[in-house]
Amino acid sequence: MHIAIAGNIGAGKTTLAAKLAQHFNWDVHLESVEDNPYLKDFYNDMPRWAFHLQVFFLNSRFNQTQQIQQRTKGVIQDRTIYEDAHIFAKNLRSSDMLSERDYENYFRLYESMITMVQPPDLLIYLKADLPKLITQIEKRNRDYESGIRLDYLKKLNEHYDEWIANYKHGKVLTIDVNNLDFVARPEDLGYIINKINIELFGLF
Ligand SMILES: Nc1ncnc2c1ncn2[C@@H]1O[C@H](COP(=O)(O)OP(=O)(O)O)[C@@H](O)[C@H]1O
Ligand SMILES: Nc1ncnc2c1ncn2[C@H]1C[C@H](O)[C@@H](COP(=O)(O)O)O1
Repeated sequence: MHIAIAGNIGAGKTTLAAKLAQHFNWDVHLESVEDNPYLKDFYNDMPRWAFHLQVFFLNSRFNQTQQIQQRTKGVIQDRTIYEDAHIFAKNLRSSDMLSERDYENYFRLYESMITMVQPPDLLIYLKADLPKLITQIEKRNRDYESGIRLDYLKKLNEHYDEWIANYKHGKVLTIDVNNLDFVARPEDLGYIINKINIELFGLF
């Protein structure tokens, strides 16, 4: 079984991934953040580092999907390769922070890779409005994210809404997390686990 968790920056993907992995006794595959050689530079100067960062994430996410495809037990994945291309790279292009030439080059590489990627059995989309994202980004307190602009998060949310409405790779569970606190309230975590059980195993 392979569950992937999608959602904007600060939506709660990593936190939920850890909790689900513990509940189901499955492995968790996180994204490359602390060891990412471009992320800090990217936040200081997006047009300068956009292409480098996208190629780094694409390669690291592709390697992760190859590992997941060889799994021997259930796995929870924190963010998908689809989001790199259809959310982040697309947004950088539409904001003119990635040139048409670099975007085309990137997207052709993505299309070659995606033929070798198996979709998750279930995609969980954590949907959060800006106030929730901002509160949680502040709570996490990564120094290089302190200057994230509101309109950057807003545009990413718009890309997420469009992408999820057109997602055709398999089952999707959209969870509105605006009023959920699965850190402090076990019943909120139980609510999500219950929905997963229904979606994947037909259990009530
Ligand atoms: N539903 C939630 N309720 C309360 N706090 C949350 C919730 N989801 C995430 N958090 C907190 O918000 C911060 C960011 O969450 P994180 O899981 O790192 O988000 P993401 O991986 O989507 O960027 C963390 O400090 C986490 O503990
Ligand atoms: N493909 C990406 N392009 C730009 N930035 C990205 C991409 N994937 C992840 N990120 C950033 C967003 C956050 O600052 C960190 C970690 O993501 P998070 O949603 O907090 O788990 O990397």
